Parts: sequence; structure tokens; C-alpha cells
Amino acid sequence: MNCEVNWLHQCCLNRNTAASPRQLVLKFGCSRNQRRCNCTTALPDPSLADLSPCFAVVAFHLGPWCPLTRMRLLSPPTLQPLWGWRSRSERSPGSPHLPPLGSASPMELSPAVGGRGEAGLYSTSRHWAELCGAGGPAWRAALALPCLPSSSCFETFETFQVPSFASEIFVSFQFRCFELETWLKRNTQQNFAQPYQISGCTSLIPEAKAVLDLVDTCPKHPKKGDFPVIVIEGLDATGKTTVTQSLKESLNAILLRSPPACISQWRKTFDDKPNHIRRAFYALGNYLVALEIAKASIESPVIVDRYWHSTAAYAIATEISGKVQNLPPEHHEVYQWPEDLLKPDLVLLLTVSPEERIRRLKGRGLEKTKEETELEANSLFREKVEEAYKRMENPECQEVDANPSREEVLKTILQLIKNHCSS
Ligand SMILES: Nc1ncnc2c1ncn2[C@@H]1O[C@H](COP(=O)(O)OP(=O)(O)OP(=O)(O)O)[C@@H](O)[C@H]1O
Ligand SMILES: Nc1ccn([C@H]2C[C@H](O)[C@@H](COP(=O)(O)O)O2)c(=O)n1
Repeated sequence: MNCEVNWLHQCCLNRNTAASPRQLVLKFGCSRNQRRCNCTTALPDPSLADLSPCFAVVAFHLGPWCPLTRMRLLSPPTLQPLWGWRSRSERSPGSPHLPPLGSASPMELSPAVGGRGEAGLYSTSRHWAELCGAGGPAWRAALALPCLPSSSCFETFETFQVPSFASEIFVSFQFRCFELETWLKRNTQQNFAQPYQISGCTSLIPEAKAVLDLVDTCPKHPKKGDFPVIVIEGLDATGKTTVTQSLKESLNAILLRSPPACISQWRKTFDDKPNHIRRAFYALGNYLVALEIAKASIESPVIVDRYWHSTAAYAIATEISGKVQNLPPEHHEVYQWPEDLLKPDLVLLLTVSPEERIRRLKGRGLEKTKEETELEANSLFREKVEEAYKRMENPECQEVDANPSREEVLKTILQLIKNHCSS
């Protein structure tokens, strides 16, 4: 089964989509007062997110003198690659200089005030993860002059003269995305969807092959049996494990979880990979658990601890920066269930107040995952995950107030199941 996770590209929707549909804007400016240069990138076109694996790089060509201090700037070669970008979610090991895509942040050019510059857009025929895989600063080495113009790795798309600070103006370079896309395709022979498929990284991550081999053994479109399939969703520590265990006993049900046991030994490996690869793993996990659901639901009711909605809600919340309002609008296709994935009969979303969740997390005292730490620290992220859950459609998530006692929550859920599944 070639389970693509291309839909996740949609999660890379940028807030400014409507404003400027197909333009990539790089804005450079120098300010005498601030004594530093700024570079702002905006990536208003979601389809451009596909290009990020062949990420573009802006290099800054510093002039030799600072007119303010009359000090010599950097010694030649003066072309200093200072900026790169990639998918917003990908963190760059070893590169504190690469802020998340779409964010505005000062370039580290303080000592170079006044330098005339040259900005360039470059591409790489290699995937970001591959460049970073070597231990972090590999991308820097790959960018360093004189390899830029001649490198097989990087090619120049276009370069621009950036005026000196004295003009105190900001310059915008607008690349027409269509041209950029065409150019990159021609020059890199990349299929942009490829890096988003787990198959694209089997040479980098041996476990990916093992996961794909397993998925290949799955029949396509497995059918659900006659017994109900109930999924329990929610943020961590909302009580999913507690509820699913109790439901198992009360309903004499089979309890499954996604990702399923057959791939859980590789979970740690993928949790440490760039987000899109990690997500591909979880997406495949859902397809594998679907097979288990199909078999189990022939024999008895099935309870599933997390399923597709988890993968989608966390992915959307990770990819969308800023406020909850930046989430794709309701009914957007990112909230739709994948056509080829077995659908459950009922999805229940456990919600608890932030205070109660923290109480429960503390009470549990287990080792936290990277994301759990983020969830704890970042209430905005948590809100976005929960809001994304609530926007899911077909099947939607039915919210359950899980603040009350274990017994009360179980009673509510059993009643919901009875109402839903007996009709
Ligand atoms: N209704 C409840 N009232 C009080 N405490 C609860 C309730 N439900 C669960 N807990 C406690 O809260 C903690 C978290 O519960 P649980 O492990 O079931 O959450 P979870 O959603 O499965 O978490 P995760 O997704 O991180 O595995 C546990 O210590 C559990 O005993
Ligand atoms: N089907 C799934 C299951 C889990 N995830 C991700 C979402 C979170 O990052 C993390 C939570 O898992 P837990 O600690 O509750 O086991 O795993 C997913 O994307 N898809």
C-alpha cells in the first residue's frame, strides 16, 4: 500500500494565503538605527511548502567595509550564507540561525551594518534531513563558498543586489512560485511529493523499510466487521488509557491502539525524525491498526486508543504557527477522514480543564515525550490540537467532559455508546 501523506501538505497552509496567492516574498532591509539587517520571509502559497525539502537558501553577500565604523567586515570570501529555510516544522540540528519558516527574525548581521549585499535563492537536490543527518553543520559546509555556484548540491535560482543600509529602504523580492517550482523541478528532477512519503527515506532510516514492508502486506480497504468500533481521543493525560481499559472490561471488547504493537519498537526512532517523516510513521500506523480493527470487529466490540484524528490534529497544530484563528477554516480538507482508511463507528474526544490535566500529569509522573513537554509548556499548542480535533468531520469527534471521576466518565461514555451503536 502506498500510503501517501500528501494531505499533510495542506497543513502547511500559511496565514497569508488569501493575500498573495502565488508569491514568495523575501524582504531585506537595513536600518541605520538598529544597526542590523533584517530578512523577512513569507511563504504565502501552501503548494510552495512542497518545495521545502529542496529548500531554498538566501545567501548574503557582505561588502568589505562598514561605512559607519569604517571597520573591515568579514575577510574574503565574503559571501556568507546566513539564511535557509525549510518546512516550518523541521528544526535544524546545529543551526540556530534558521528560524521557522514564515517567521520574521533579524539576520545575524549586526557587525555587517551597511554592507552591500546580494541575496540569492538556491536549491538543493538533496533532502534537508539528509543534509542534517550527517550531524548538523553539514548543511553549512555544503553551503560554504566556493561550493555554492559549482556545487552539485546547490544551484542558483536567482540573485539580487541588496542596497546598502544608507538607503534605509526595504526591498522585496517576489518570486513567482510557478517559475520557481518549474525551475526547481527542471534542475533537481525532484518529485516534490516524494520526501513526504516514508518511502523517500528508506535509505536514511532503515526502519522505514520495515514499516513499509509491513504495510505492503496489508490488504487494501479492509472491511469492518459487524461489531462497533469506538475510538477514544484526547490530549495526553485526559484519561484515555483509563477509559479504554474500563471499556474493554465493561463491553468485553478488544482493545487496540495506534500505532499498533507491531511497529511500536520503531516509534522512538521516528519520534526523533523531522516532523513529516514522523507523521508518515504515525499515518502508516493507522493503516496497520485498521487491519487489526477489521479482524477484531468480526468477533467483538473494538476500542481503539487514538487513531487517525490524533495524527491529523497534532500535525495540524504543529504546522500552523501562531493563533488558533490561523487554523485552516472549518470543513477544510485537512479535517476530512482519508478515503482509504477504515472508519470507526464512534469517536469520543475526552476533554479536561488545563488545571485537571496538569494535576493528572503530575500524578502520573512518567517520562515525558518532546511533544508532551511542548504541550505542557505551550497552552496555545494544546488549544490548537483540541480545536483541530473539534473540527474533524466524517466521522466527527463527540466531546466528552472527562473532568468528573473515573466512574462518572465511564458511565457517560457507556451511555453514549449505547445511544449511538444501538440505533
Ligand atoms: N476521571 C479521572 N479522574 C481522576 N484521575 C484520572 C481520571 N482518569 C484518569 N486519571 C488519572 O490521570 C492520569 C492520566 O490518565 P491516563 O493515563 O488514562 O491518560 P491518557 O489520556 O491515556 O494519557 P496518555 O495519552 O499520555 O497516555 C493517570 O494517573 C490516571 O490514573
Ligand atoms: N495515531 C496516532 C497516535 C499518536 N500520534 C502522536 C500524537 C502525539 O504526538 C503522540 C501521542 O501519543 P501517546 O503519547 O498518547 O501515545 O503520538 C499520532 O500522531 N497518531
